[in-house]
Amino acid sequence: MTASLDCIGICKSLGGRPVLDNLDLKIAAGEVVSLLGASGSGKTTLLRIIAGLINPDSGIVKFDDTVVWSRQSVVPPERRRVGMVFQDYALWPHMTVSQNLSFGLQSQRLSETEVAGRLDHALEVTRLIAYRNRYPAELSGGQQQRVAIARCLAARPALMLFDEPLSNLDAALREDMRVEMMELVRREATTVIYVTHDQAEAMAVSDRIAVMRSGVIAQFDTPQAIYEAPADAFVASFIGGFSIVPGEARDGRFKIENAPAEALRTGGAQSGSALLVVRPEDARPSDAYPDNRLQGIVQSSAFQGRCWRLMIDIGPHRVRLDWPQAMPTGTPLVFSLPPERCVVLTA
Ligand SMILES: Nc1ncnc2c1ncn2[C@@H]1O[C@H](COP(=O)(O)OP(=O)(O)OP(=O)(O)O)[C@@H](O)[C@H]1O
Repeated sequence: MTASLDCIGICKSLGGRPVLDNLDLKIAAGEVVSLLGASGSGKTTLLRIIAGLINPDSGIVKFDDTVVWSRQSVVPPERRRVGMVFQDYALWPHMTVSQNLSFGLQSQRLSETEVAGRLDHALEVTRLIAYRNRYPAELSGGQQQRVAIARCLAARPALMLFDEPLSNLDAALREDMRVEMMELVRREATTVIYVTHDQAEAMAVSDRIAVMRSGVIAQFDTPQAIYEAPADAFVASFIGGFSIVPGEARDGRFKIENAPAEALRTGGAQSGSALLVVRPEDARPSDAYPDNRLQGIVQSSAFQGRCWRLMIDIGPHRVRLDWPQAMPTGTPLVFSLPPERCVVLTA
């Protein structure tokens, strides 16, 4: 009953400005995919188009082999079997938990036994049986969010759409809820599209991440693949606190622009103007790779628990490093980088 999704050539302008620009996105049944992007990149607009809440200007949206939107044929939102969980949970305040769940099922013309069975199952898996007669105002934020998920599960949707579902929860609760929520949706094996602007959240929940930039998908791959090989500087700047340093690449070496450093050995074979991606955790002591060293001036040290996050200046460029100890501001630091970890991107 869960469906695959195929968005083909989706265009949408709002207020006279293109918001989605010939966007393609293909998701397998049962896959969990995050739409990750800065504010205004078009994530919510795409989600609303998939749900049928707004129409694209052109393109095709398919659930499995069924066209749910094209210029020729439109399946209305209530017949798309899409469940949505929003950041404000959107619960009915005057209805109890059970009523919130069963309200949506009434339009599906199910038998009373079927409704009762689905209600019990959804309340059980979300551990809400004890709260079934409470009103939303009598629940914590985390419990309200579980109700929103339970309501979604009870409807047995073909697709579940999450729009920043955790952003109203405090940091400590957010991680617990994230784990719990994904256990639930994984158990139901539903296709999930999860909108977030938090890269750590996208990495944690997704089979694949679609990184969005100004209405197009800049990269669509597994979290590991995006982390190891960001497609371009935009994606790299969005992921993992990477530093991006301009310079010149030649014969597997990279010379940082306007910096006194020696050329680094790198993994790539590009030539010409390029960008070096430095992942903070790749910094090693200077003797680990003695022929692949950089020197910078420490600008700050911030305690991160397992290490210190140093900001260092290499010529005019600032780089973030994870380091085992704090370093005094203004002192030089020599460190080395494993050559195969030095990702070079076309400028
Ligand atoms: N009804 C509208 N009229 C005009 N412009 C709109 C309308 N709705 C959205 N936009 C614009 O479309 C662009 C994309 O908005 P969208 O909400 O899809 O982005 P988003 O990636 O979800 O951002 P956020 O993370 O802030 O929710 C934004 O620049 C927004 O200002």
